[in-house]
Amino acid sequence: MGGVTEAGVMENAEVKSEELFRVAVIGSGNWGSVAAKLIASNTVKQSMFHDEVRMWVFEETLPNGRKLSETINQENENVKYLPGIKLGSNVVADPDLLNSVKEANMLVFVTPHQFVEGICKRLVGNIRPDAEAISLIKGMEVKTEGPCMISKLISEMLSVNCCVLMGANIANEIAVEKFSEATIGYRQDKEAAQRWARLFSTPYFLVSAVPDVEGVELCGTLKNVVAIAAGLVDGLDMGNNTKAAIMRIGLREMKAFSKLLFSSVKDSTFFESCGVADLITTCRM
Ligand SMILES: NC(=O)c1ccc[n+]([C@@H]2O[C@H](COP(=O)([O-])OP(=O)(O)OC[C@H]3O[C@@H](n4cnc5c(N)ncnc54)[C@H](O)[C@@H]3O)[C@@H](O)[C@H]2O)c1
Ligand SMILES: O=P(O)(O)OC[C@H](O)CO
Repeated sequence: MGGVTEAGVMENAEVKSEELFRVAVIGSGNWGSVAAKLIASNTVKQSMFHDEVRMWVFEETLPNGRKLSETINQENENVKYLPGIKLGSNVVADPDLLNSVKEANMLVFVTPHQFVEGICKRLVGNIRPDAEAISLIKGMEVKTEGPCMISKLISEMLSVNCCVLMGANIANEIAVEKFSEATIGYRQDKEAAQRWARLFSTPYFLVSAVPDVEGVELCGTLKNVVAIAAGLVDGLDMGNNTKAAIMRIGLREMKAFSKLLFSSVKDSTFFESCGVADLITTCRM
């Protein structure tokens, strides 16, 4: 028998294996590994998801001569990017990009932004037709035609719906299960956003969704510009009042700049975790 959960998503105890949502995490750095851990803790508990979480690893040889992906699978730990944290036995590290996505219909992009275009080029024609994506990536591509958001790049290159997830999310803190919040930005598909929220939410990682992809993504990107100014204030020992002023004025400028780029951006987004909270966290780091 099926039912509708609090998040408004169909729960069905008897879903056939091929109907389950299958997740691939594309990226296995510090945040990618924590994202895989969060997701894996949910896929084992929620019947709508297949337990296994495939995590694509950009293969590296460790100083001891072992391959990173093999070590992750043997020790259930990303010894290079997230040492000391078990990922969950249902996380499978896979150095083959196309193999890691071939069965997945939920693609989580979490690499440094400069690698996304190359990754998407390799994925074209090699993902499931029903795949949807979410980007956890901070930053944007600046092309001769102007700035291009990473979610747009993914969505246009792969013809998929792409949400974003941003917030005051220092990966190492979430890895040890310290409480934090995050914001999902979605375009029209609220049901997809709720599914992503279910995939990521835990008692220590509270996820909410707002219909403002560009606003959420620009918050995650532009806060780093303000953080540079905050760092200068620290370096010059200018004091807390000056730093608070930089953060307040910076937030106002983030909002003005975002609205200049996309008139659809909502004021309220700047009060979500992706906005003021990530700005505070980043300026204090
Ligand atoms: N670390 C955090 O606390 C945090 C929090 C929120 C968001 N983010 C965002 O998440 C994204 C990923 O950051 P991270 O901290 O996980 O990265 P990281 O710096 O820990 O790791 C870098 C990753 O890039 C991979 N890599 C290196 N060369 C590559 C190549 N040529 N092609 C593909 N991959 C390659 C490395 O193997 C590694 O997995 C970034 O956009 C970052 O802004 C990070
Ligand atoms: O440094 P970034 O841009 O990867 O962002 C890190 C998180 O936003 C910290 O909250």
